[in-house]
Amino acid sequence: MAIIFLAILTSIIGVLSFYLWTWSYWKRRGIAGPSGYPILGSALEMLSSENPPYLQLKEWTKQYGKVYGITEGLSRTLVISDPDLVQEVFVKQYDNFFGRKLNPIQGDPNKDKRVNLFSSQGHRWKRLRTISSPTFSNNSLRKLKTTVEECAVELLRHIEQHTDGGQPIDLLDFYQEFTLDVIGRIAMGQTDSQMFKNPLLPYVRAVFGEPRKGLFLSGSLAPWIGPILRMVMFSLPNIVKNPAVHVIRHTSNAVEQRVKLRMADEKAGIDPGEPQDFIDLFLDAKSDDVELENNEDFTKAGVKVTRQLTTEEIVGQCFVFLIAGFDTTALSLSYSSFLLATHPKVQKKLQEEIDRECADPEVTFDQLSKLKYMECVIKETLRMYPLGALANSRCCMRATKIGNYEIDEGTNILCDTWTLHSDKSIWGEDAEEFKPERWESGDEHFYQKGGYIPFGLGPRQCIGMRLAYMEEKLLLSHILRKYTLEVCNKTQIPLKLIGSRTTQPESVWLNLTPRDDN
Ligand code: HEM
Repeated sequence: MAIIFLAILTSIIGVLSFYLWTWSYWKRRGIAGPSGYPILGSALEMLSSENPPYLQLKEWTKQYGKVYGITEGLSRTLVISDPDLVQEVFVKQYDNFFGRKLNPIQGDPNKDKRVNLFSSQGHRWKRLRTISSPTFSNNSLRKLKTTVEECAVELLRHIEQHTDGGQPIDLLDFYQEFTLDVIGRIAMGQTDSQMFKNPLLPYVRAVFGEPRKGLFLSGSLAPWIGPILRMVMFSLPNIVKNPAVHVIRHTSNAVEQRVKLRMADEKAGIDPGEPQDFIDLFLDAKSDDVELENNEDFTKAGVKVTRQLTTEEIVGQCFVFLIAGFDTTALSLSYSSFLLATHPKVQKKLQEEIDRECADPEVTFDQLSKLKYMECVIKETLRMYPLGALANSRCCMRATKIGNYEIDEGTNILCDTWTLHSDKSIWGEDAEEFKPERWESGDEHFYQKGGYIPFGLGPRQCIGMRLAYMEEKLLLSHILRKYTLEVCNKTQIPLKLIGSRTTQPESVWLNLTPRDDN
């Protein structure tokens, strides 16, 4: 009996020591940082929606400087906001940092059958990126423009209805309806508009809402149970409810239906036509289109590299495009609208540009590239509100050194993008001000490389960046031709920011006053 008791006690002490050893990792290395709670480290702070983690990182940077360490359970992360180090990790030493900071609950990037572009790494990432890239090429976007514009016109119809009689509206809600409609139609085979009646909307919203703390904490504290929890969530969706699982199942149904439809057409001898959406594009992606480099740096033992996408992988890609495309672009539009309403002179200058360049009812693809000031407004908005900051992370895949810091394999690097984007040594004394003009000279070298990263940097930079720009330019030009955005008594000034994965304004209530000069 005493021996059993002793064995249990020794095991408990062993496990506790292991956790405490990890918790003290940065202290032992002489790197400052918030220690948080024993064992948990800063895991709770990084999961708070009310006190968003990116703002917390900014506070810690003020306290500990441009390089500091945090732990979250067994995960250890170096937080950086020095442009040279950012450049080093994201570009120069990409071969040593080709993974992302992931919670095990998000799946194993080397084994998960449904691995997506965002969480994959090494050869798997390279293959997915190569297959997905043509989807976002100029040619492809030119074709998608018509659908995006149809969605913009449809949203205008709803705006007109809801603002009738001078009612203010929460533009965040409207932009979410817009971006979900766009991505549903270009990625998922949705044939007509689902605005204000889309049953998927509450689920995709919930993916970015209050984080499931228990789930993420379990992943940080006991990485090995991540795959088990995922299996339970997917096998018992009605008992263990999770919005992401619901969205994945929805995506899976859409892909399976398309596969069946195409097989039925093949049997009937019908030739495949133009790809309808991303599902078709991925189903059509053939091995010959994909050139794989035999790059040892990306090789992971035990990873089988097949060249054609499996149905599971197509589900993974469509899911990530749906999720990433929905939230980020709606937020960026919301912040731009808020900044325009609070800076009437900027708005007026933008309206003049739109009136000049886009006089006809339809805005053409080529006209979009003439909206130079609009580009400055969007860039400046994303400087002030880098809403996707937490995606700017990497995982060290091979021990190395960045600057004066030795980095162990398995250590995560996370950019404090909010600090970087308001650093006076990069942007000047007016860093806190909204000044689209700072981008007007076209000479963007006034900021250091690695100093502006709303879409990340290097080979893993956001693949949807140009689609996002196109959506925003099209919608804003349609809205601002017709309306002037004005603050109302419901507008939060300053905006209250929430969210744990992306930075969201709680609401963006504005008046849309019809322009009498048009
Ligand atoms: C304003 C809108 C957007 C912002 C601010 C944004 C931001 C970001 C950021 C910061 C990253 C990380 C980049 C890195 O690690 O270097 C990223 C990656 C990614 N984004 Fe976006 N994004 C936006 C729109 C979109 C859209 C519209 C899509 C797709 C439809 C998309 C899909 C992705 C994907 C798949 C990745 C992972 C890329 C990879 O690892 O290869 N994003 N995004």
